[in-house]
Amino acid sequence: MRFKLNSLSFKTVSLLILTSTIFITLGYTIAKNTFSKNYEDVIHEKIDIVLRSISPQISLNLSYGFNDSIDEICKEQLKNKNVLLIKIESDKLKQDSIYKQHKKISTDFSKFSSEVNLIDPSTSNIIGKLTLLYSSESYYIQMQKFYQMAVIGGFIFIVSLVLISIFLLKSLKPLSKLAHSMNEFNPYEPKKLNVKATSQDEIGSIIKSANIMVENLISYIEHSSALTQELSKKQQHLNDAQRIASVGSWEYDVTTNKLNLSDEIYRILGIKKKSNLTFSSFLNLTYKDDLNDVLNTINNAIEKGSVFNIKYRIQLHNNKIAYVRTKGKVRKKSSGDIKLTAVTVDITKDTHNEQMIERLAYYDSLTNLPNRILFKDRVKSAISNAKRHKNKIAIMFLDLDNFKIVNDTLGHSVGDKLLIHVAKLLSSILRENDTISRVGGDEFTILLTDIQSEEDAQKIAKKIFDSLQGEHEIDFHRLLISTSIGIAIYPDSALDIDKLIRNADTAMYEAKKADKNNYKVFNNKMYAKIKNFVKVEKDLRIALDDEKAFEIFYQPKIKAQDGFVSGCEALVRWKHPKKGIIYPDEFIDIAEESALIIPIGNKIIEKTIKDLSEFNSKGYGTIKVAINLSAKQFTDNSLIGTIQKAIEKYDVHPSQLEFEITESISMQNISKTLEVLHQLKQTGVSIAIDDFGTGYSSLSYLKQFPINTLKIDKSFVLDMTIDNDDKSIVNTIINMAHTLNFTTVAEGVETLEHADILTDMNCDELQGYYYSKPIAKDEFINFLKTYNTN
Ligand SMILES: Nc1nc2c(ncn2[C@@H]2O[C@@H]3COP(=O)(O)O[C@H]4[C@@H](O)[C@H](n5cnc6c(=O)[nH]c(N)nc65)O[C@@H]4COP(=O)(O)O[C@H]3[C@H]2O)c(=O)[nH]1
Repeated sequence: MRFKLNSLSFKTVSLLILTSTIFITLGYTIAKNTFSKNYEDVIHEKIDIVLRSISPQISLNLSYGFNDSIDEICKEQLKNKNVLLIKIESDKLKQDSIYKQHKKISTDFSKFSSEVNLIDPSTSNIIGKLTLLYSSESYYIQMQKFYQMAVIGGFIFIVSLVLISIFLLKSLKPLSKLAHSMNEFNPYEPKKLNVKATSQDEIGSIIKSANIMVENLISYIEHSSALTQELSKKQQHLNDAQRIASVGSWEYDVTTNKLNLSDEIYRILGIKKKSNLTFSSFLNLTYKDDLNDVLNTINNAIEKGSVFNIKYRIQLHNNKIAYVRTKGKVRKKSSGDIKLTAVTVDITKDTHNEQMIERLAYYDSLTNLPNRILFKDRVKSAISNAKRHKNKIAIMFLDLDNFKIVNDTLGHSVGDKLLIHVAKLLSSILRENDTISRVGGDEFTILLTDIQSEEDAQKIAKKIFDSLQGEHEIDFHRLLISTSIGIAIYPDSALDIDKLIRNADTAMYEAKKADKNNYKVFNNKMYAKIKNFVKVEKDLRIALDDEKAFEIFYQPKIKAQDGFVSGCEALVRWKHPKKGIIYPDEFIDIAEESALIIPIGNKIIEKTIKDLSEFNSKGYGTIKVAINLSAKQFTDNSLIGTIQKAIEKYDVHPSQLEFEITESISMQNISKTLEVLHQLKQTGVSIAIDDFGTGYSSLSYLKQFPINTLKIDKSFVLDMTIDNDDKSIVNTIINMAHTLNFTTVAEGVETLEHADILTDMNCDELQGYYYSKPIAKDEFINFLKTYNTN
């Protein structure tokens, strides 16, 4: 058995030996001293008895001088072999009398001696001194016996001590085994103790209890390890769920300044998992512009003990920004402890999607400028600001002049780049507070906030013109850009958003009409125009239900070579119930803008073809009637069907019909124009380009168009006699038309001179007041009758 200095066995045995030794030594010393003292007392008593018995006799004999009697007494005493010596000293003796045993007295045994004074019985005077030396042999014999007993006792004690120690060691051995076994106990691999109780005593009970305790501990460990496993599974699930949902959780103890973060939080924050992240360093990861908001929200919640919910940005290490939403709760205990529990959700993807949706919803994808919705929103807040500060704002409406031509001739890609270029130019001119928006193909609106007067807006308009001046290189094309700008001022022009924008739009139209590359500020005249627009539109809608509201007038066309009527142009007249006859210039544009031109145009087509069948029935089957088509009608997919139906219904020959489209319609959307023209052509009708010379026709496209006739605009014809340029333009048009195999019709022939010049120029047909104004159907039939006869 190995002893350890701090083992219980060692301590117990050592204590036992120590205490036993102390007790035994103490007992021995006390017993020895007591025994020795007692025996010494016995001997002294014996000596006293002897002295007391002989001293009176010796005193008496001495006083009388009976020395012999003294001898006798002393010798008698020496018979007791323990009386070793008797000595009498007295002045009455010549010398001291000493009586001693014959044998030599060992000094070892001369331990005890005693003396008494000899007193004269009659005088009571001390007459001498009697000394007795008594043998200590018996004392030593007794003491030897005592030592023997002590040795035997000591031996018995040591044997008992050894036996007790063995017993103790044996009894304590299971305890040390138990201790060893318990030391070996590993909670991660719990095993039962390898110690059994071999006795029924307290140690046995301890071992039993320890075994029970360890068994309980094992089942507790097994239970808690099952719980731990379950917990770690749940933790794993929670981590997985947090990762999938991009939700991290955290808890902050304000009192102890301890912060606990879930794994997902580290991922969201883009930092490595480290335990020493403090709450302030956690908050400092917030994007600097959002930090104050976050701190205010959290401090506010801590103060009130309330919930908090805030969306903010995190500055990631890779210079990217993450968007998060943190929802949390502050718990304040009565003890004063404050805890924040919160979840932080990574909403970066959602935010980017929202931003993208917002971009799509509020921004023009081509130019990245705000779209109409956002623009209106900005105007709305600008109006309320202006109202508060009694300021003015200006709305500008910009339309690029001839953008369609660029788009159609150079392609959409160049058109798109031109729009982007213009957007950038405009953005560079305007202040940050101003908003530019693209609201349509080539239409831009601008909001100028905080202006003092109309002049401020005009200055900006001039700046825009300046910036657009000169050539702009787009995709290796050198383009000239011009724009028309309409300006509406709040509160002068209108008080609400839609009216303001509409007024700016109206002013822009006025600018375009007046002279391109020009601006106009909305004024009351324009307002009157709008009022008129609304009124006319309203009346047109009513007129649509009245079969007689629209009447077709016909203006004859004369063949220049032989003077015969070749046909006529159908020109609509609106018979207003109150205003009487209204001319097309007063309502066609309005009908076009309000899309009423489609039902009105269909009525005109139907009525004209019906009239044509009447002309035919009256014997004028050789004439050709030209019908005007507006831009909106050209986009109507049912147009061809309507024409065909009318042709069939009134049984006219399609070759008797010609459709006039203006140059600007034909150039608006070349591919659509081509498609409709071909469809029209297939029905058997012919096609004329009206008002030729006023628009921007591309000759290369004209060549592709299936057209038959070019109608020279009356402005050239009318000025032909006073302006040689116009004359040569007319001449050029006629020659070019003939080169392209088109016939030519000159409009605005008001005089014989016009007719002669045009005839000389080989113009094919002539139309104008010189021959006839547009006249009603019956009048026209009459004209046909009389003109040809004359
Ligand atoms: N100063 C002058 N004017 C002359 C002379 N000869 C004819 N005019 C006028 O010139 C216009 C010719 O028609 P337009 O160029 O097609 O121009 C037409 C045409 O673009 C449009 N329009 C007329 N009727 C219709 C229609 O039924 N449908 C469509 N879509 N547009 C129509 O309205 C425009 C104006 O028509 P109107 O007022 O009828 O005016 C007619 C006619 O009255 C002349 O010698 N001197």
